[in-house]
Amino acid sequence: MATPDMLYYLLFLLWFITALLVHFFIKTFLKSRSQNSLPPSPPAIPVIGHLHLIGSVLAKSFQILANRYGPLMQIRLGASTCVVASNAAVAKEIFKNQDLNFSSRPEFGSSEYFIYRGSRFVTAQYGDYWRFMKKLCMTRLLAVPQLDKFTDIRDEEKVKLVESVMGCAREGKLCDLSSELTALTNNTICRMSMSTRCSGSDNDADQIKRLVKTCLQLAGKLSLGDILGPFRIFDFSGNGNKLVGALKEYDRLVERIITEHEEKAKKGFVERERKDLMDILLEIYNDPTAELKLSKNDIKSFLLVSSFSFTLQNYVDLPHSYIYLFLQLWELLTSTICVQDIFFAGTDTSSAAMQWAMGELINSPKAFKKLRDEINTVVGPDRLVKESDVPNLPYLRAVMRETLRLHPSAPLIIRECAEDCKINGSVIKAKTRVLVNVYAVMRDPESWTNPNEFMPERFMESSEEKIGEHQMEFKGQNFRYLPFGSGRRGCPGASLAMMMMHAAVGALVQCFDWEVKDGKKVDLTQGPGFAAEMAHPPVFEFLSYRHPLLFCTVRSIRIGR
Ligand code: HEM
Repeated sequence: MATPDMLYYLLFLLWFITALLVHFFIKTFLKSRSQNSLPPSPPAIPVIGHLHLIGSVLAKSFQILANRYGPLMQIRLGASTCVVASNAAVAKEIFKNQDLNFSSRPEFGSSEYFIYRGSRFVTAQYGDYWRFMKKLCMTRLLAVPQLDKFTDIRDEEKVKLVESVMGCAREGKLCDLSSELTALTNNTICRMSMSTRCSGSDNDADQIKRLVKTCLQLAGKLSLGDILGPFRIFDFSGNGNKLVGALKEYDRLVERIITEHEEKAKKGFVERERKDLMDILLEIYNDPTAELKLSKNDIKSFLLVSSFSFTLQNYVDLPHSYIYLFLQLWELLTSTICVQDIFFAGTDTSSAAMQWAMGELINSPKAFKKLRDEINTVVGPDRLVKESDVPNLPYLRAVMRETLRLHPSAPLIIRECAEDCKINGSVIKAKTRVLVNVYAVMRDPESWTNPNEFMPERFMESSEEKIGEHQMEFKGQNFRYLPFGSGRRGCPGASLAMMMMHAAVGALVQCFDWEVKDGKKVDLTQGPGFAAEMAHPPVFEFLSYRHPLLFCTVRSIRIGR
């Protein structure tokens, strides 16, 4: 027979078990409720997450998944997750309504080898340093009055581009348009920032360019090590040390260029009207009343960022294989290397856009002829198109806008959420990485008629679509058109990029006839990864050569390298 004591213990046990079960059920219920409010996500496979659903072009793969899972979805690779936004309404929520909350970019884990740690503008957290640098960009370094002082540099580099293409004709050499356009943007930005060219002479900038490329290749190889997790600290391959070595060499070189600039300034040789970006940055470095004390590392890092841009293809020495794609996706989700600094800014962005513009124009003879006719009418046959002609060339402007819509140079814009918030009915947790897929936004059939077709006319005032270029300026306030991002972190180099691109594409259309062998088309397949490069940039040969300056016929003989 049970004693009162036993009964008491039995009752206590019963109460304890019931309390445990109730606690467990409430927790599970609450967890499932909060899980339910996370953004929808495709079914994942253990360990790899969603890797099996991703094709070679990341932005396109995310676009296809978004068609199924909605404009805000969660993607996972291993233990890392990110949220992908894919339409104008969600982009507006991130870039405008909750701009402050999304004004940082993720921190970069394996940057222990980056000697300018803490001096990176493009990836800086939203705060005093970033605000100061951004203000500097917008009011001085990349402001239109400063850019206007260097119109002659951009003009000279455009003439050199035309001469170089013409040189290929004279010497019967093949013309690799992609290299020509990269040289144009590298040289232009290098001269504007440090008064030195990157190619065509054996000066420092050529060496800097080589060093930056080496650094990026080593950083790419290091990301392989990141997959080893904590074991990467052993740096088995020695790439970490090699990277530090290359960065130190870059540092010595730029230090010398800085010293030369300082000596010139001391002797009073710097013309007031001809200060390059380095002169301006040094002036602020020496200014005791400046809002924020700039360090020399800030200057070196900023110039590294804005002078050179290499996409992943350039720095990772790996074939376009699944491993390569895996690495890219890994980097995207874990941000293990400092590629975003360089990826977003600088030169390759503009040169890629010009290549796409030429590819689209060559494949669309009607658009090409319309642009040539416009230039002939406004500029005439005796001189090259120049920047001051651009306000009178609406079709040229429409061509570049349409090119950036179809082929944004930065198709996935990376931000980070500062505090828990709600978007599109879903909870986004603090520190979540958010990718705005502007490739998908700018090809959304809800926003654009025939979204995959190259139709520059849609940007003309007379267009039936009634878009009008005035509604599509580059401040990112029209959330279906975001080639330069939007909000506080929007691209500060948009004006410079447009100045370079309009004049160069205009000159290439004005001076040369381009055609593809056997009446074929330029292959407009997009390259793998999250870069926006062509998979097979065309190389051209010359058919005929008539005029010393204007009019050559150029034909693509090789589609791809
Ligand atoms: C076709 C050419 C270009 C395109 C399509 C482009 C696009 C972009 C995009 C999408 C972003 C991210 C914006 C965001 O988060 O909302 C960005 C950021 C940036 N771009 Fe550009 N860009 C181009 C050219 C340039 C040039 C020529 C420079 C300067 C020399 C430049 C400097 C920067 C910098 C410094 C940032 C980082 C801004 C920040 O984090 O606050 N870009 N760019």
